[in-house]
Amino acid sequence: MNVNQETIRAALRTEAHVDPAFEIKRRIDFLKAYVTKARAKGFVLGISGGQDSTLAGKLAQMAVSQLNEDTGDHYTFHAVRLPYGIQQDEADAQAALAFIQPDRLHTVNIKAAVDASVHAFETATKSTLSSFLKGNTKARERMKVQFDLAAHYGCLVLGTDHGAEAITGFFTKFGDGACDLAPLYGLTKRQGRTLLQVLDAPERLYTKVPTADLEDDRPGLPDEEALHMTYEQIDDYLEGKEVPDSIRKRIEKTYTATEHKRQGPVTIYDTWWV
Ligand SMILES: Nc1ncnc2c1ncn2[C@@H]1O[C@H](COP(=O)(O)OP(=O)(O)OC[C@H]2O[C@@H]([n+]3cccc(C(=O)O)c3)[C@H](O)[C@@H]2O)[C@@H](O)[C@H]1O
Ligand SMILES: Nc1ncnc2c1ncn2[C@@H]1O[C@H](COP(=O)(O)OP(=O)(O)OP(=O)(O)O)[C@@H](O)[C@H]1O
Ligand SMILES: [Mg+2]
Repeated sequence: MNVNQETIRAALRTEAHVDPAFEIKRRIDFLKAYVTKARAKGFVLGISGGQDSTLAGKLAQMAVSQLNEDTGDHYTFHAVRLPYGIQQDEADAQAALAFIQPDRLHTVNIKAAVDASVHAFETATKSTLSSFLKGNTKARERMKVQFDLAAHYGCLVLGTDHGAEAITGFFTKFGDGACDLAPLYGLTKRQGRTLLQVLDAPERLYTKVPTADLEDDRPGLPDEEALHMTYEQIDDYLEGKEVPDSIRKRIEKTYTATEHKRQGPVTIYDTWWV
């Protein structure tokens, strides 16, 4: 794959500057138009206590509230807490819920399901599933619960993919990467932060250190440590600014290596990988 800053930015639809009020409105309007057209009854999204799900959850709740006011119908936003056992930053998740004020809240502890899955794997293979790979199992279990809820309530699953995650492929394939609609697509991490500021979110939720928090032996591992680059650097690249050459190379190498995660399953008709 031959890529550069221009082609990647065009593919991921990132902009140098965004108007927060415009972005909030157009993303809410998108959610309202799509749920109506799909004849679905609302949305489902896991709320972790992190920046991205706080923003996507707020937009989803605003969309269904506006639709209900406009139409007199009963669209519903289902927020889902999906801890693995006890979550160390549970207080942040509760703060996010207090900010979003979701119509419905479900809590599904994924620990029993994940542990059973890992146990079955280890019994079958007579080997240990690494803490890293178990992390991906947690993300896929969360995906499964959200799709169960969506099917049960006739709703659509939201995802939190945005420019800075898409460019690094920093999501679990068919885990948190799997969703029906991705309302944050095209935003950089700092643009998402600005949207939350404009929406009057608690400051803690957009200033806290982003973490996937998936690995048992590295709890709360900052994304920036896992990625070996900072969101400031990734956002600068996505917004068309200059970044150090070593970072540009790392970003483009990571982007190329993760292209399979931004594509559908590869078929005989695909040529992007050649
Ligand atoms: N060239 C290729 N063409 C087609 N498919 C290819 C492939 N190379 C690997 N694959 C497939 O992809 C799989 C690897 O992808 P995947 O399973 O996603 O695993 P992988 O990319 O190795 O790991 C996921 C990464 O995303 C991070 N993450 C996950 C979830 C949430 C967040 C967050 O920020 O909250 C971050 C996580 O910390 C980790 O660094 C392989 O096992 C294989 O099945
Ligand atoms: N413990 C959890 N409970 C509910 N949902 C979760 C949990 N962990 C992850 N998720 C879901 O997986 C998504 C991906 O996680 P990710 O860490 O990228 O986003 P975030 O936690 O919302 O924000 P940040 O990237 O700033 O930490 C979340 O947006 C959320 O929808
Ligand atoms: Mg997180």
